This record gives sequence, structure tokens and C-alpha cells, in this order.
Amino acid sequence: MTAIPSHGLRCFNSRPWLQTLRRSPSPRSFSCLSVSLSSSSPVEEGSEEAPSDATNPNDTAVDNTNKEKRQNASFFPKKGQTLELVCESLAFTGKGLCKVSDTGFVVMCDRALPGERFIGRVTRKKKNYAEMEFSFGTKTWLPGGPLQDKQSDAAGYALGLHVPGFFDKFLNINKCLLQSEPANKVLKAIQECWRDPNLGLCPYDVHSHAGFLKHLMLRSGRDVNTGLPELMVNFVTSSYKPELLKPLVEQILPILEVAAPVEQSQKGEIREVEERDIVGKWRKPFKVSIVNNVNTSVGNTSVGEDEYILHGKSTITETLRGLAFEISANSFFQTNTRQAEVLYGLIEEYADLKGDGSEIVLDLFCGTGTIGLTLARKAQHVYGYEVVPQAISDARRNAKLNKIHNATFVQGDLNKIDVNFGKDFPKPDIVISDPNRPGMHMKLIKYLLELQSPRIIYVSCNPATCARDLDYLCHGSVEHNIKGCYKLKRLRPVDMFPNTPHIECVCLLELH
Ligand SMILES: C[S@@+](CC[C@H](N)C(=O)[O-])C[C@H]1O[C@@H](n2cnc3c(N)ncnc32)[C@H](O)[C@@H]1O
Repeated sequence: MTAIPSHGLRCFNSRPWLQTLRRSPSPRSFSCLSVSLSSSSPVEEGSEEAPSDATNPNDTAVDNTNKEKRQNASFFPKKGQTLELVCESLAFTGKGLCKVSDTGFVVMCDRALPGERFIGRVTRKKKNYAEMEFSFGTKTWLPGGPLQDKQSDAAGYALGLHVPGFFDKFLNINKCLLQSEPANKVLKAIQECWRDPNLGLCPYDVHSHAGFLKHLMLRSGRDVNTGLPELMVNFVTSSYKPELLKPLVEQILPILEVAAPVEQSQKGEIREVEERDIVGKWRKPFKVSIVNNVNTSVGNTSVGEDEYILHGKSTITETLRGLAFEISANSFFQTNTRQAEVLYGLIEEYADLKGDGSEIVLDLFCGTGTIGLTLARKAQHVYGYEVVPQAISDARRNAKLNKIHNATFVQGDLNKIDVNFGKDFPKPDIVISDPNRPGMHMKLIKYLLELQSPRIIYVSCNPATCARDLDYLCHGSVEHNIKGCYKLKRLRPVDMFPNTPHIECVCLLELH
């Protein structure tokens, strides 16, 4: 049975402001909390993984009962279902960790407080979005509801962030405090013009799948030679219509021009700094890349099937731990460069390579090769694996750019590895695994347990899947027929996302 804390249950009605905020229709006569149901399972339904429940592992009787219930389909609440829930504690990001009263199934609820018992309705299964990325939407959303009811009214179009937990509601954003100044200038310039009916631009409607503009991605970097900022603007659209984007490009470029600075010549004359483009306008030597990724799918992803360059080049540059990295629009790169230095420094410390060039490093989920290339200076060879082809091209180019010849990068899906995986490289002395939020697939966990590399460094931006995967590697799982063989030696969080509830963790595991 789920324990109900004795310090009193607060009736949901005792917080009338919640009713106002949540506005969820009451399924019965009581007010109802709109529940976001979040399974911590990393993989899609129907795959090898089952959603984990967080019942107390010491409570065997409860565990057995729950196992039986789990085999019953009704154990997994459905969308729209009403549930009696008890909030037991606060979890990551401040959500309430609640349990369904009769089954113990774990549900994460926004704004539920420990000790509260309430009736909730399952409104969605939470999906992960890529953030810091702005989306175009047909309806601006305010906490009280949509700003405009008429879908066709351009004044109500939104360019901003998803309302947390909703794929089809958007908060209009004019300035983002996490973005650089040039990126905010671009955002402002686009906000000022894109709704102009004369431009014929329509946001993509996630329900009807009509419309053109899907996402706007802004990425800031730094020129390795001059140290000056670089900016990449990526318009993700549903089709290729460069003529529609041209007015936006023309709007962006002038705002990044600045008044010519002056300098004093040796003779004491004050003169303008000579930095002119072909039409004679002075430009700050500030590189801007504007690209268009065309994504024809109905999904919410911002990765394009085809990419077109509208201005400048297809990559921006960033420097990390003394190495230069060229990054394409579709490749992952850490969003916080200053803290990425700290993160990679910590990985290097945990890796503790001898430095005699004798050790093999396997860099799983390598992205543009950042971690592997940082370690390559002390290793015999680095092997990197990554699913995004552009990221692999970037990693290979970055190895050349930094004159690193002992690194091999291979494109492949680590969720789909088979028995041949690992035959192309020698047994690694150390494995780095840096998956995205869903964590590692059971196939990869099984591979690592069989491989028995002496050390694994697990880097994670999602404490829930990090804890799950570490548990598999250290303690195994009867359900998955795996035996753990690692011990967690060190773990340190790094604040990669200041002013947000997100956290990155670096974990060192050693063989027993
Ligand atoms: C958190 S990022 C880490 C990238 C890199 N280690 C870094 O620090 O820049 C995770 C990376 O895993 C890649 N990825 C996601 N799913 C994958 C899969 N199934 N197989 C291989 N790579 C995957 C993503 O494209 C992304 O580059």
C-alpha cells in the first residue's frame, strides 16, 4: 500500500489558485489537477525496456503485488484517466513524485506538494523536447489561455518556447536571458517583421500540418583566430521556399552591422578602422551563418532532411580546452561553453589517462568529437560513435583541424547495435558514454557489461535515466537478465544550465 503521510492531507480545493492556473475540466464534481504523466523509461513503447516504477525495493510484498499489476495493462494509466494520487516527495525539477493510490504507479505532477492527496486526470505522457530553440506557432499562449481565439489572426502568432509539457502551445519570447546579445538582436529583428502579412509567412500548425516556419535556432560561437563572436541562425521550415526567407535574411544582416570604430594612427590622426565589405559598408568582423533546414516530416524535430546555406558558411566555430571545433546546424554542441570547459576538465580528471599513449578510449555518443579529441592527446587511439552523420563529418574535420591523427569516428545508431559491435576496435581501457536525455538502450548496457572495460565515465543531463543506467551497470536487473559488475567511485554535478532546474552529472564507474 502506498503510505499516506500522517501530517495531514491537503484537499486540492484548499489551493483555489491552482484551479485558476490549471483550468482542467472536472471529470466529476471536484476540482481536478491536470496531471502530466511521465514515465522514466528511455525507449519507445514496444521496445525492450519497460517503464520503471519507483516502489521501495525493500518492500518485497508490495513489489510482488505491483509486479502482478504491472503485467496487467490497467497498471499503466491511460490518457484522460482519473486517478487518486498521493504526493510523497519532491523530485527533480520540483515536480511532485506522486503514486497512484492502489497500484503504486509513479506519476510526476507539476505543483503537487508532499502530503497532498488529490484526484488527477492524465493529460499526456511527457515527451522530451530540445530546448533553447524557438518554435513558431499559430497561437500565442498566456498562462490564462490563448491570447487569440482566431487561428488565422497573425497578431496571435507566436515565436518562442513551448509551454512546459505542451507540444502545441507557445509562449511568445522577445528576449532570452540565456542567449548572447547578438542572438537576442536577431530574435528581436525577426519578431518585428515575420508577422507582416505582406511577407506571406505562416507558422507551421502542429495539428493541421499546414504552414511554413517551424523553428528558429540561434547558436553562438567564437572565431578561433580573432576571438570575435560568431552566430548561426537556422530557420527550420516545412518546405524549401528561399524567396519567403529572403526578407528575414535581409532584416537580420544590417542589425549586426555596427558603427565604424575609430583608431589613432601613428601620426596621431583619428581614423576609422578599415573593415569594409564589397559595397563599402563597415562591418564588425563578426561572422554570421544563416542556414535553412527543411524538415518535411510531421514531427516536432528541428533536424532537417536537407540544408541550404542562405548566408555565410554552414558551420560556426567554438574553442574548448585549447581545441577548435567546427559545428554544423544539426550537430549537438554543449550550449554553455564556459561550463563545458569545466565539464570536459572533470572528464579528463576522472579519465586519469596515464599520458604514455598506451590507452584506448571509446567515446560513445561522441557528437562532434569534443570529449574524444580532448582525451586523444594522452591516448593511443580514440574511437567515437554517433548517430548524426553531420556530427560525424564535423568530428572527422575537427580531428584534422586540430592535427589529431589517432581518432576514428563512426556513424551508427547505438540503440541498434548487434553482436558485431565492438569487432572494429580493440578492447577499450576506458569508455565515455554521454547519451542524451533518454539514457542508454538496454542493448548498449548489455554490451558494456559484457565488454568489462576497467572504467566507464557516464556523463548525463538527466538524473533520472542516469540513476537507472548506473543501477543496471552496478547492480544488474533480474528482469533484464543482467548482472552488474561496476562500482560507482565518483560523481560530480556540473551546472551547465544556470537558472534552470537542469543539471549535468559526471560519474566514474570502476570494475568490481
Ligand atoms: C548529450 S550529446 C553528447 C555529445 C558529445 N559527447 C558532446 O559532449 O558534445 C548526445 C549525443 O548522442 C547522439 N545520439 C543520440 N542518440 C543516439 C543513438 N541512438 N546512437 C548514437 N548517437 C546518438 C546525439 O546526436 C548527440 O550528439
